[in-house]
Amino acid sequence: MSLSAGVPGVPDAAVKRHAELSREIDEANYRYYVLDAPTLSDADYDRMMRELHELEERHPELVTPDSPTQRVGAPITTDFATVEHLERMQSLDNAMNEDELLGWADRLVREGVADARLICEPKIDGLAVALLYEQGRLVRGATRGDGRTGEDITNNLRTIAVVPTELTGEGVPDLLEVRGEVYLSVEAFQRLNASLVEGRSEPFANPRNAAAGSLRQKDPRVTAQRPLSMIVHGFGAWRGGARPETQAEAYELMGGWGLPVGDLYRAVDDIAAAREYIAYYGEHRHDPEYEIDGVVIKVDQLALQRRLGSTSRAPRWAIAFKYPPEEVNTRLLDIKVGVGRTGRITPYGVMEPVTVAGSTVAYATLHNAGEVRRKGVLIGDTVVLRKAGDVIPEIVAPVPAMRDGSERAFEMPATCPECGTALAYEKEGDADIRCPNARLCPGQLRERLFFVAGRNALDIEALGYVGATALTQPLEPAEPPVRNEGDLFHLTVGQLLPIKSQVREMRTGMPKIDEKTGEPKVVTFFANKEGEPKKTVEKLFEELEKAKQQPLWRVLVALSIRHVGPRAAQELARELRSMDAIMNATEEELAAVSGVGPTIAASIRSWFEVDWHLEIIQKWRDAGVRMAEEGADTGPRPLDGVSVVITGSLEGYSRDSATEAVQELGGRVSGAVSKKTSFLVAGDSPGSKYDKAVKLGVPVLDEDGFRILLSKGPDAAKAAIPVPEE
Ligand SMILES: NC(=O)c1ccc[n+]([C@@H]2O[C@H](COP(=O)([O-])OP(=O)(O)OC[C@H]3O[C@@H](n4cnc5c(N)ncnc54)[C@H](O)[C@@H]3O)[C@@H](O)[C@H]2O)c1
Ligand SMILES: [Zn+2]
Repeated sequence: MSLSAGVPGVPDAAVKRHAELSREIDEANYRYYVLDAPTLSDADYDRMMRELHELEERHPELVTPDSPTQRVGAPITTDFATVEHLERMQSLDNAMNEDELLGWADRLVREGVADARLICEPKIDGLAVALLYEQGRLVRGATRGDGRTGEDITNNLRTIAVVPTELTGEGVPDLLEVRGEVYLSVEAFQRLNASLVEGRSEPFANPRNAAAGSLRQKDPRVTAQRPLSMIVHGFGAWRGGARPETQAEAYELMGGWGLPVGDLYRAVDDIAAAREYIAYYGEHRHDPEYEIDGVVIKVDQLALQRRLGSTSRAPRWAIAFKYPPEEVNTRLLDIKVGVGRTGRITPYGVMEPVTVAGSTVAYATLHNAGEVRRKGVLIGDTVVLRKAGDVIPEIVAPVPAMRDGSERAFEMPATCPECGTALAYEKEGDADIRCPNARLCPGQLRERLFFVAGRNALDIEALGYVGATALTQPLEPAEPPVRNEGDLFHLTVGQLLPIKSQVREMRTGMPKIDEKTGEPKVVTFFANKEGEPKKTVEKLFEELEKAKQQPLWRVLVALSIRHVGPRAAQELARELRSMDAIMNATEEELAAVSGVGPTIAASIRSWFEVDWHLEIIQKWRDAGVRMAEEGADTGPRPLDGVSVVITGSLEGYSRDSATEAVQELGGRVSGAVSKKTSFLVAGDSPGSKYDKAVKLGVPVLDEDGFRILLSKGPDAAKAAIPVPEE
């Protein structure tokens, strides 16, 4: 073979690496396009492809027509009949960053196309198909295949609800080759995987592969059960009928004939506007129901598209801007469990550390034992790990093809990882198993204390996860200064200074490892090297003083009563007005509070029956923590019976402070506009709530009107609403 003979002018090492990469990419293509079961992540695949491109740039002699860089998809080797596309289906060139995008725009100009308008579209991560319509009737549907020849999947495509079997309306062409992306929504993907695992079939790695696997079923009845959808993003042969001049016009025409055209595309004037579109979807990547892995920018004018033409692989008139990958493959080394503030035991994956979306991930959540089962992951599996935005890293699916038989199933431990108490279900049929040792379990206490300081509760900025760990489970001294939440407001500087503590990983409670020593990380959190208090100490005491003045509802939330979140706490504080009233209320009285209901009422009642819970209340009361609404029972309640919805951003108020201001005057703040809403307070850029209020005739106040409502009451506020001029 030519390999052993070498390639003249190219170093042997480069020839060898080129052959190796080509082989691996071919293999990956086969697994991805034919089996719908990749073993590589897209990120790893793209990296190999990049390396191959770079090799070929340095040594153009290596470029042959069968190099993976010159081809589309994979050769067809399936059970489906093959069909020839009328016009080639291509791939897209990628831009991985702004420079590459601008490089593409410059090339357009160099090719003599200076007046291009651009059309921007989400890059849907599904699979490309072609639908052939003759005289408006769907006669054939095919996969992209290698671009020239695809698989005949007409009957499968017919099962997709949004695919019309007949085009109707004015100007339907005699012949039309429609191209689009078939996809499965993220939600449908998760449901499908869970049902596959239950039926002992292998789950799919991601929605794209699930869509491809579902569509390429030999039996269309299986396809019909999968909620596939499709969005049109192009066309091939187009004979007769109406003639569009731009891509956007083509979409409008096709949409008019009943084809599923997306509604997120935008035609823009220049590359600067296209960059804004890219930035927008970078921030809103998860708004659409389908996965997107980038944005496609196309020259809008069809005449210019024709002038630019294409390479063997991709059109020159389009470019795919790719967002950074959110998924990588790594090994699941172990599954451990952590304990939450209400004793709930949560399994999490210990991963071989990988970098994804800019950070190193070593742990991933698995929510509960049911989730581990539904996902079908085994300890030792190679798994698809996903880190999207600020969301906690998550295990999506195993890669079953990588198993070697040494993997084992997760078993829920019998005892609490932090205190050794036997775990138990609270009631039969519960999804979550718990550590019942609420009082003394150091893990639960740490999590509760961290929660007390959190934004939804008393908002004590100086007390984070490390501080909560230090106060509840120090290495030294033996006795922790905080044995339960009651101690928090009775701390002394003398107690804090000697504390040495481990640093733990938030959400799992796992000790963090010092990268230099390989040992668990230990800190003196409150004292400096000389043993004097750090700045944190002063700050902590200042903030504890402030925390005592927080409104009653925040105090209620801070107690970690199960099911009592900010909403329920606000309603309780508004209606019952003091801790004593809540403590003394019967279950029926509690359940009668709006937004409270029987489950929460029962939970509150049983919380107040526990001795050490009452001690917490007593200790907080002694320390001066607020135990009643301001002006409870005495002050006037000018907003009694007034319900307010707040939308948009106000200049002088945060959402919380606006809510509190209304509640302190006896008013009620709710989330949705209804006929019963007294006022909508609309700040800058209000959304659909504004439209709804106008429709229902609910009076709308601007920020000035809101101030009048607070200072002079509802009648004055209504009177101050400007009357629109006739
Ligand atoms: N993990 C693996 O082992 C493996 C193997 C092979 C391929 N891949 C993945 O597939 C990619 C290559 O696939 P490709 O050749 O289909 O290229 P591509 O997915 O990068 O881009 C081309 C495709 O984008 C699709 N598309 C989505 N929205 C579109 C829109 N609005 N307009 C036009 N087209 C749109 C079309 O189907 C088109 O064929 C790789 O970058 C990699 O991410 C992964
Ligand atoms: Zn425990």
